[in-house]
Amino acid sequence: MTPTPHASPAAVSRTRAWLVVLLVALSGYGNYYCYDAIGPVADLLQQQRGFSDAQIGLLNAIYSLPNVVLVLVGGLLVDRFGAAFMTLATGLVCLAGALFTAFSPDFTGMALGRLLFGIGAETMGIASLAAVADYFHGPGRNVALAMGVTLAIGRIGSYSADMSPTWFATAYAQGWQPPLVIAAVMAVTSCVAALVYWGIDRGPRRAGLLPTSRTGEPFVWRDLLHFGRAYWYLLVLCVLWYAVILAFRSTFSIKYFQHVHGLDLAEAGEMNSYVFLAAVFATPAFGWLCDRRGRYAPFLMFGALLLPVALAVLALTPWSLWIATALIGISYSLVPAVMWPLASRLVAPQRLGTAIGLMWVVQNAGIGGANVVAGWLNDRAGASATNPAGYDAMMAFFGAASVGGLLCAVLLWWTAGRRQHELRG
Ligand SMILES: NCCCC[C@H](N)C(=O)NCC(=O)O
Repeated sequence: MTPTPHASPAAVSRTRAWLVVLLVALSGYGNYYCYDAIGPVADLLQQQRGFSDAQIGLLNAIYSLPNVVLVLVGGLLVDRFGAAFMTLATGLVCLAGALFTAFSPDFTGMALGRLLFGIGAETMGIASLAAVADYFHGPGRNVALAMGVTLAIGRIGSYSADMSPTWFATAYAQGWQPPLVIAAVMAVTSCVAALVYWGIDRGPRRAGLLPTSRTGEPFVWRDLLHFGRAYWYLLVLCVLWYAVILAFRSTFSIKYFQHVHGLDLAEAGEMNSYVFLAAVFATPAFGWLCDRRGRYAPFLMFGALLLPVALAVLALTPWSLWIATALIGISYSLVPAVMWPLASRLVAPQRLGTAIGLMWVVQNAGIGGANVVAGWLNDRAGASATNPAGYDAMMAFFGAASVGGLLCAVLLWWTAGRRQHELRG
């Protein structure tokens, strides 16, 4: 994703650049809201439509499964057609998916809606990063802060979805459908923000101040051989950590809090939401801290450690849910804040696109797989409010995967993350 040589975003005013960040982040808000809209209605879908846990898991798994291939295609399309056009195009695909999900009469239609939504949403994620890079590349443009802010506003979308049972109690009282219609309205907001961004991007782009096309390194399989061992540890950590955090926090945790810890829907959603709320502030703050200290791997290791500890606290102790929520909140803020800057330090700049594309491909396979496996384990054990022990197998599965992630973080630190390595550049 190399900009054309004459492009100079420094000539674009900071106000316009931050306006673009705000608009791209607003698109991300709707995107993350829709992604997280299934968890709060999971129990209602079971009660009112008779969905099994495997079906609930599939509604989120099917978001990830096409992206095992398509996220690479999406990256190429962003390079070919530009970030602004692709943010708008993928926003419309997401909206179509959200409408299908909300209005389909049966499970198959809903699943198709989630499939469509996933196809748009992950490519929108790449377009957002590319948009920020367009306006903030170059010295003194605070690209990391701008990306942190974009991610943080996306987290507010996740927080809002979890808070929706409290904020939109009347909609929830009417059943599973009105909350999903609200999610579709959020997708409309995404499209409006994307449209405004596309409009204000045209001036500077036509004036040659921004990349008109990206020369983009083609995906060459041979490139993968050049990635060092540390990159592969980071990739496996990315897969395992995101698989656990997203399959648990975005699909099953609300139901788990209801059935195992006796919370009602609003309380469970609220408890889950604090993880996302913490991340809104802590993700940019942790990124700033790591940059300032020039250390990444030790922070990553600490973030990866907190996830299995939190799951053990949840599954094995009668301690307050606040403790596990705080631990997951720190992990959810720290790991993404460090992972992406660290990736950029582990691979050559001209291979970063390939490196992150590959991470997202395998990550999507992991997230999809984890949703399917967790749902299957719950169904097999008959997990429910009357059989809370039925969730034990799911928690053991998530615990084992998160310990695997921690192991990779330790190996990463051992391979390339100690002070003498990290202080090099
Ligand atoms: N919208 C939830 C899924 C995001 C997956 C995406 N590939 C990713 O890793 N985004 C970065 C993040 O931390 O959200």
